[in-house]
Amino acid sequence: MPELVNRPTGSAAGRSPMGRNSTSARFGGGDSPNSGIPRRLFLRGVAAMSGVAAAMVLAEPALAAPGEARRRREHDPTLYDAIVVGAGISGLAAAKSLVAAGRTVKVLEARGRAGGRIHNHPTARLGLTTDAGAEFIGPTQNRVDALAREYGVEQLPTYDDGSSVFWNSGQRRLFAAQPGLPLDGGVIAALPVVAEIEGICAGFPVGEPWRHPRAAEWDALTWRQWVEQRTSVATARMVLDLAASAALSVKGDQFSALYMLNYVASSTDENTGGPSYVARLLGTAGGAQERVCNGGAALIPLRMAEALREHIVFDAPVRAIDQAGDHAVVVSDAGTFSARRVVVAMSPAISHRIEYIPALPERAALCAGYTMGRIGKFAAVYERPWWREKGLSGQAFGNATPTDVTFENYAEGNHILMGFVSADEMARLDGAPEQQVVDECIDAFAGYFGDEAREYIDYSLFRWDDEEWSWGGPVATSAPGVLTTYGHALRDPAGVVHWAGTETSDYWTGYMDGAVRAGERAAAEIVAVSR
Ligand SMILES: Cc1cc2nc3c(=O)[nH]c(=O)nc-3n(C[C@H](O)[C@H](O)[C@H](O)COP(=O)(O)OP(=O)(O)OC[C@H]3O[C@@H](n4cnc5c(N)ncnc54)[C@H](O)[C@@H]3O)c2cc1C
Repeated sequence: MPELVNRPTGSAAGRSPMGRNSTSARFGGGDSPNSGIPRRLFLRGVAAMSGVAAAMVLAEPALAAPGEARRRREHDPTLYDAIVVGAGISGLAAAKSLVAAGRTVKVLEARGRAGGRIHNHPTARLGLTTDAGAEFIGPTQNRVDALAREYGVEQLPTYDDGSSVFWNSGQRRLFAAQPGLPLDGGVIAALPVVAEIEGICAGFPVGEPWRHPRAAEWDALTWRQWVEQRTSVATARMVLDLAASAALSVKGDQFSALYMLNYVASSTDENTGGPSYVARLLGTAGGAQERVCNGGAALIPLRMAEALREHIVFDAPVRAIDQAGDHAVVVSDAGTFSARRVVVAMSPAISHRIEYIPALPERAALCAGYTMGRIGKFAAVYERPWWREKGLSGQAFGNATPTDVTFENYAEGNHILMGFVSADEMARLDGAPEQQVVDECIDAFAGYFGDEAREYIDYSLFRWDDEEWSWGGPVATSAPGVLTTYGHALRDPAGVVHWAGTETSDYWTGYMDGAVRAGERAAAEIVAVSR
């Protein structure tokens, strides 16, 4: 498992993208041996060698494999039309559009794989494919749907028959998976609030929440405070908190109400609108969880990356972007590249681990106000779908721990229950022994569906918080006050640097579809200024 060196809760030193002070001292004086690169960037390129700390940088030359140090100092002399930083589905969508528009493109990806938060992860024993990250696609998610079709990725309906489980503080209630709402008294008390949200979403300035007439009022509140102003019923509050945290993997007291209202309003496309934003966001049939991909959603970015393979450099974490005159010099561990335009295609919560020269104070302030959700996915494999035999859908939600939302999953014809480990529970279990997490998740499944859950034959566990190049998931949320103060810096280009990543999307922000839209929008910005 990768070492967790850069979690937002870590020390300031731990979050530094490179130990440049010590490195500058080490290499101070004398000329850069690579005459093609400005000296300050050469220093940063060397600093980028380890990517963790100056002390390690100093030790690096002795540790490097033969040829490795030389490779890392490489300077690609080409002036590209665009460099895309990040080969998640957003960066890939940007690169695809730019290549299609005839632009020269390089994609620099930190990991040794494409897909970012979309990842096929094998089960522990049998090596079955499971979706460790994004998996569901639903109506109005037209851009990712189009890519799935283009790359021949079959979509299958999420199993949605029988009864689902609503868990409220130890009490288990069954309700019909369709339409999917437990009509418990407390839940009914939440419906007027849901109706108010629906009203707000109609006509909402999607993607630009700071333009809403009540933006200042709502951005001053957390989601939980906003809900508490509207209902005093404990179950209604719990359900509305859970609705948010199930989608975002952050508790309702940790993000702005304005952020959440924009997130709900964005769960559509340009042509569809409301009503039913909330149902579309949270629902299975007719909602964002409607379909899964045969073979895993990661087939989409993997096939995109295969088509773009000559353009992608893997194991190339970008450490610095220097806007020198009318172009940018991008320093990565795999070398230094130059381009007329750059697309940074990742969450704002991690995009400011890159050093920008000159500094971008507004964008830095925006990014400091964004935090990744904390999330993991657990999947248990069974010999037969025993929950179906009991008339259960395999879906559960409520306030049980550690998995608060479950679904039946599909993988190569096997029978799988999948549970999200979210927010504070994931934080508690980030560093726990794997078997402890497995046992706790199985206990939760047994509570939801029955003791047959204990007879699993295989499992998969993936903890996104421990991923150095994600810092969590599924999406970054903004704290109160951030969007109304710095929201414009989310998408406004900074010189020749453009911003993509799902968090910068208008529609379906936080989803694969939003990521594709954001990448295509950033590419269109570049094409528009470089005809
Ligand atoms: C557990 C989980 C479940 C989810 N479920 C769904 C779902 O069912 N449906 C859905 O639509 N969405 C879902 N999502 C959200 C979805 O995965 C994201 O919205 C989408 O994948 C974001 O894509 P992106 O390209 O914007 O960002 P990312 O996928 O994060 O891509 C960013 C890329 O940049 C790279 N990178 C980071 N830093 C650097 C650097 N310094 N230099 C170079 N490269 C760098 C990363 O390695 C990564 O490849 C889920 C996410 C998670 C984690």
